[in-house]
Amino acid sequence: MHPPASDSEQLRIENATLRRRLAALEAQHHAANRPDIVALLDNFPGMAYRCQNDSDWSMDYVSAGCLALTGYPQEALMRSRVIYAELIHPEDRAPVWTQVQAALAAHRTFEIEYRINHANGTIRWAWERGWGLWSEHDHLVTLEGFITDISAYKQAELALRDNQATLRALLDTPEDSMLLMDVTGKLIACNDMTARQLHRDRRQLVGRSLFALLPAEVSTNLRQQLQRVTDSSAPVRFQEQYRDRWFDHILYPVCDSLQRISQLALYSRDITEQKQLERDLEQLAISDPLTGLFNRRHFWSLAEQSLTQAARKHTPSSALMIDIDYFKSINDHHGHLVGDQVLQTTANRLKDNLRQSDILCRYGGEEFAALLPETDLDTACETAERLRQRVAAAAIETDRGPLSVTISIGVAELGGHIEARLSTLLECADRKLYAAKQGGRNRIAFWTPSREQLRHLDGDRHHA
Ligand SMILES: Nc1nc2c(ncn2[C@@H]2O[C@H](COP(=O)(O)OP(=O)(O)OP(=O)(O)O)[C@@H](O)[C@H]2O)c(=O)[nH]1
Repeated sequence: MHPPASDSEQLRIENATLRRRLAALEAQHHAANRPDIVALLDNFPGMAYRCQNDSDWSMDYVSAGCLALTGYPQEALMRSRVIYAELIHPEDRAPVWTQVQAALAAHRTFEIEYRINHANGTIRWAWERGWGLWSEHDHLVTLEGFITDISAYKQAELALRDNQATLRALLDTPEDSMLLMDVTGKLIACNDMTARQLHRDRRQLVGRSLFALLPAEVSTNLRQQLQRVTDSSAPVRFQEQYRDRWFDHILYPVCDSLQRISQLALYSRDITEQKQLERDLEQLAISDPLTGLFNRRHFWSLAEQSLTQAARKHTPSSALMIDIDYFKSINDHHGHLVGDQVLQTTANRLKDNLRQSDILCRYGGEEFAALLPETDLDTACETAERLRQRVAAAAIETDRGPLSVTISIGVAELGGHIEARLSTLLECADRKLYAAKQGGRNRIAFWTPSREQLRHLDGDRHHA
């Protein structure tokens, strides 16, 4: 705070200020009339001006640049043949007036942007910086300043804004999450979906470490993937399960002008529904639609793999061929729908009474096949007998009431020291199934074929 000045001191300060102002005005007056200053102003890219603070912005002086800026020559504006205020775009006239008056009231310079109508019919963007000149009695004498054509810059700015809006619209797709981070994992930008998935406001996320925001296991995986991208400089695609949801991610490197990876873009899509569909399709491709057991084709592929392993490990395997007795008469007496119910319940009872590692399928019609890995004949017969008893033990509930059902089973064993094709083993079991049927049904029949018998069945194509 300055101490209050005495009256004479106050007068001395005001005099000095007035003298300084007068000197400045004189200097400006001389300068404006000096040919070198005029040439300088005329070469200025844009228009230098001196005008009245009236509603026309009546021009006392404009430099030659007014032709390029407005399309009108100096004389037209200086003799008020063209009113500058009328060149200002109608929507911008009032804001221009208000801003200039506010600056003048505060005795400060003003900087304004507005549109002007060029003589050639186009609209130009102008940037103006001006100020007031004041008399010694503090009266506004005139306004002066510079006006520059910034149309090119403005168009670029508008195009950039449009681009940003388009990019934002693209980024804010409802399903996908997109984010940009630096190489340390710090978030630079992200879309709304990312914010929603991280349960945060988007603005709060910028600058934070993505690793700190993610659950530990997801974060660890992301770090590894980030390392892969920075090591290879190539995008990496990976899928990930988090809780009950599946995500498909693509992590892209973003390089700076020196081709160094400066940022990474992560694009993620929730593919839970797609995964479920894939799983359903896979299930459909490998299973029998009526019973839900494996279909014959898938059984074949699993059972062959199992036999190959058994041959390598010299462990025995057994096969069961299982057939519902008198099934035709169930169909004939009660209809196909009841027949189907019998098939479904029988399939469930078989499945429930086998081990997880046993491979069971609906082989066709009312026939089922099972391959029992690491199972010798005794165990296979015990298993078959258990299956037979469980099916026969309780009547099957159907739409036509409870039905008693029995099954016959053919059992064949392949000793650990013998190799044979799956078709040969199943053929052996099928022969025994036929024997069980012949023997009166609701029974099992078994066989451990010798090498010779297998070779014979195999058509001499395979040598154990
Ligand atoms: N309901 C129903 N019946 C089927 C299905 N597939 C095959 N069948 C029927 O199963 C019956 C099988 O009859 P058969 O081969 O004569 O055998 P069976 O009557 O069980 O006689 P045995 O096996 O000698 O005890 C046929 O009537 C087929 O139409 C199916 O998916 N649903």
